[in-house]
Amino acid sequence: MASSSSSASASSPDPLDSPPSSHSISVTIRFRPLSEREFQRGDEIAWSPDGDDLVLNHYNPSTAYAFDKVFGPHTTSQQVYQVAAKTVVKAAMEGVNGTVFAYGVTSSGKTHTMHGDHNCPGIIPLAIKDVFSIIQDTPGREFLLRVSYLEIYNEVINDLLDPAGQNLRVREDAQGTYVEGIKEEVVLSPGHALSFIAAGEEHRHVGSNNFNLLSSRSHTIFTLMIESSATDDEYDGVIFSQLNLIDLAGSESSKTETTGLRRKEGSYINKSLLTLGTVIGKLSEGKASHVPYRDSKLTRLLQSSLSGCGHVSLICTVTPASSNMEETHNTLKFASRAKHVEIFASQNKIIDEKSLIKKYQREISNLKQELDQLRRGMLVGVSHEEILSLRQQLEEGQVKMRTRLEEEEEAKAALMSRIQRLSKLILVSSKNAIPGSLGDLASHQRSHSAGEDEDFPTLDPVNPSDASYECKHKRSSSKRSEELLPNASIIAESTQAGELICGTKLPGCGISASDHMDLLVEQVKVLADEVAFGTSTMKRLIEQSVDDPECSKLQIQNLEREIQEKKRQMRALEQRITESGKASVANTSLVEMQETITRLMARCNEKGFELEIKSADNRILQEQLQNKCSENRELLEKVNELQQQLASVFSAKTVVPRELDLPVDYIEELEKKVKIQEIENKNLKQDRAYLSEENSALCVQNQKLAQEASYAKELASAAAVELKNLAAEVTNLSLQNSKLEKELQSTQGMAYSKANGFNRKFNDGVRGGRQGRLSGRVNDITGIACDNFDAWNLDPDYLKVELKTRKQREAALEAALAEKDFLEDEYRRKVEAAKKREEALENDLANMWVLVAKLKKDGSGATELNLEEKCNGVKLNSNVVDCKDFVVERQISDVRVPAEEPTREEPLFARLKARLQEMKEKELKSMGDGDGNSHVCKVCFESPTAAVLLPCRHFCLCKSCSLACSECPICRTKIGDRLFAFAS
Ligand SMILES: Nc1ncnc2c1ncn2[C@@H]1O[C@H](COP(=O)(O)OP(=O)(O)OP(=O)(O)O)[C@@H](O)[C@H]1O
Repeated sequence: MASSSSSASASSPDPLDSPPSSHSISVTIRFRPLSEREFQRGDEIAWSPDGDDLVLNHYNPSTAYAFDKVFGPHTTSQQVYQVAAKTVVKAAMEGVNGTVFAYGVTSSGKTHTMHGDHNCPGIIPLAIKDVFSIIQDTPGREFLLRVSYLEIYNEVINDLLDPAGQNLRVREDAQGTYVEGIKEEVVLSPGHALSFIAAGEEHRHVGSNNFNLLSSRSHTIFTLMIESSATDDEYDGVIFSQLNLIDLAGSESSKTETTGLRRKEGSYINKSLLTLGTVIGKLSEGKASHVPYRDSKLTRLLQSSLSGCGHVSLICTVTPASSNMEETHNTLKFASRAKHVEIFASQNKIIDEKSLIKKYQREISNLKQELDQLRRGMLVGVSHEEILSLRQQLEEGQVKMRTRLEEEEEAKAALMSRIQRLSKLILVSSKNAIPGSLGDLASHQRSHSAGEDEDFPTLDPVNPSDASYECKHKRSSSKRSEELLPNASIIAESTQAGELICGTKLPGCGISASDHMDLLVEQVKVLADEVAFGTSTMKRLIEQSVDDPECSKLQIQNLEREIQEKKRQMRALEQRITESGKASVANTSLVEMQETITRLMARCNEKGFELEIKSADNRILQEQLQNKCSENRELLEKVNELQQQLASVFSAKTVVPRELDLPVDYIEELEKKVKIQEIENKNLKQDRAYLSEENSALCVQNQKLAQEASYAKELASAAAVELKNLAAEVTNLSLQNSKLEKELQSTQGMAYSKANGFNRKFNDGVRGGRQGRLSGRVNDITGIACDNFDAWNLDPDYLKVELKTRKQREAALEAALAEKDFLEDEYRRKVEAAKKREEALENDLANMWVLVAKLKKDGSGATELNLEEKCNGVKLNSNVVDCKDFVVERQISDVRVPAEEPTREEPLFARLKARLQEMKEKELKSMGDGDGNSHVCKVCFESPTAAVLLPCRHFCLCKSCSLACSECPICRTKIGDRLFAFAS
């Protein structure tokens, strides 16, 4: 069976008491046969049912899906209805909301399943028929049915029952979502409901695509609103439920060839179905996550059904064709997901004030009371006094009385028709009707329900009046004609005139002869009006007879009979008027009599004239009808003829190719052309393959170039850093050098002055002989030779020793000087070498920029290096942290481009790459943990996209950690705010 849920609810004897039960959506699959198109294309069977509930893939037998039921290509819609929809409909009649919808790709058979055709009615007509059968089989309850029909076209909601209802809005209240301003029509019979669907289908958007000539371009939702309450005294409240019958538009794949408007429609359809898939997917997960109902109008309107209470039956339509294998697979996957959605079924109840059925019932009883009062007032107590006063007033003028009578008649007729209209809206089982009358009544109804499907059950509207069975009978019979012809009810109501004829009291029963005469005249008037109306209705029926000649003919005949009857009654009344006139002659004065006769004659003439006109009209209408009928016959003959022609043309077409006797040359030429075309096709295919290979090679090359460009970029940054360091080293060296030079100069100066001082002293000493001792101390800066001038005694030994020591000191100083010179030379060499290295690096850098620019120009666009920017000479990666102090002073314009051969770019690039690699390795080594994870940030242990070069020259932090750390995690050097960066 369809689903456990469905059977559960079906078996539940009294849903009123059953608590909401959780169950999954009923999911069934319906295969359609291979279409003519698929057959001719040589499609094979890719998917097929396997047993009752499995779908199997023929190409891959391990791929199979299980569902509640799988229908083969030869299953009828009636069988599908029995399994997939009947229980939902039954539950809806018991107050549980229900939704049945067909899902599938375009041309898979959704509309065939939901609507069907005359020979094979689909789920919607079958459900409607079932609803009325259920009402018939439920004697203890009365029902009020309303329908609405809408479409969602390009995400716009249109009312299919009301062309003015376009672009309607979805609203939400405590009971769920609803469409604001949608037209709801009360329905009285299956034919009545189907007539609304037929009218709605006229407005639905349909178009053709390469799969389906009549493809639905919109989702349609046909909703049946069911109100019911018990008819017996034990009133248990009103139950309200909704039955949604949905025909979705089909999803379209890339194979569906559409352009312009069709494509736009297709994209809206696909989008909403995708949202439906997402919603189903979310619901099937069973988690309390956000479900995007609001993403499309379809899911928004289905929100109550999918998320709340009620039965849901999903019928997925699929094609077995191999050309649609993937689309069918997608549908099966969707269906499989939907199977996991859990829903709850509980019965709805509404409070009395909101119930339309109760409102109608209250109104009927009020009107009944009013009518009773009016009747009593008209015919008994009040009327007697009024008639007396009228009699007095008659002398002043009969017009007033007639007007009053007319008003009262009108009021009564209006009340009667209103009661009838309202009663007709409430349906009860005809099994409630008076025993013995049912058969007659039903047969009578059937015989009068022109155009009605004989299979559909017929129901009694509630009979509000206490009128006789005949009255009831007449109203019932008129009801049917009203279903198709709303105005026809008025004709049926004309039987009220008949009632008046029966109910009119004769003179001598308290009413005067003239009153009686007036009443008779009024009745003639009413009958004349009815005849006029009948004639106009007949006119319209004749117009309609073009579409449905058989059915209209029957109605016209009935109507003609009724008109004749009315005329007969009119004649009878006129006869009675004449007789009454004669009878009253004795009692009236001659003048009065003459007046009355004149008046009556005038009226008779009027009526006669009217009658003549009507019968002339009638004759014309009959002629027109005959003309239309003969036209219709001719058209039918023409259609048959055309069909025959078409069949013969079609059969001829299939024979022609074999019988074609084309010239041999022509055939050869054609064959040649075909061969050439084939060769061309082959060549084109080869070219295409070659081009695609080339394309992929180019892509690879492009990728490589992009990688190289990024390497080059890295290299540029590394070289810039290196350059900076070298520059700093050179500056240090030059500083040291200048310091040393200064030191040397001062040492040399000192040694020179010392030597001069010593010579001077020595000469003075010799000149002074032994004359005295040098008492004063020479305050010399060196202090070497001025320790004690006592040593300058003219002791030759002392002098010799002194001289020797001085010489030794001098030699030591000279050695030191030589050493300084040597050191100086060494530093100079180093400076030279550094300068050379710097130069070489500059050259490398310049070449590299050229190379980078060239790479960018060549093509990939992958590098983000922008030479135009020239910001600080080097474009820094955006991941670089705090690089405000990192200034590479060289501008691109300053870069000297060495006039190297272009062929040298390759080795140069290789060299640079090698150096970059070397540097990276060096850096990794310098991190020193040796665990092979040195590129991982030492703080967060995640691979950084850009490592940060710290002042200590360690790459060990990622961007975010470098901002948070104050020291290098490897060597503990303070980071400060001078960070260098290097894109890893
Ligand atoms: N089960 C079936 N048996 C026989 N014919 C079928 C069946 N299902 C579909 N077809 C035929 O296939 C054709 C396409 O069906 P239908 O129009 O119902 O498809 P659809 O899914 O509603 O397409 P779209 O989404 O484009 O409106 C129709 O001619 C219909 O008669």
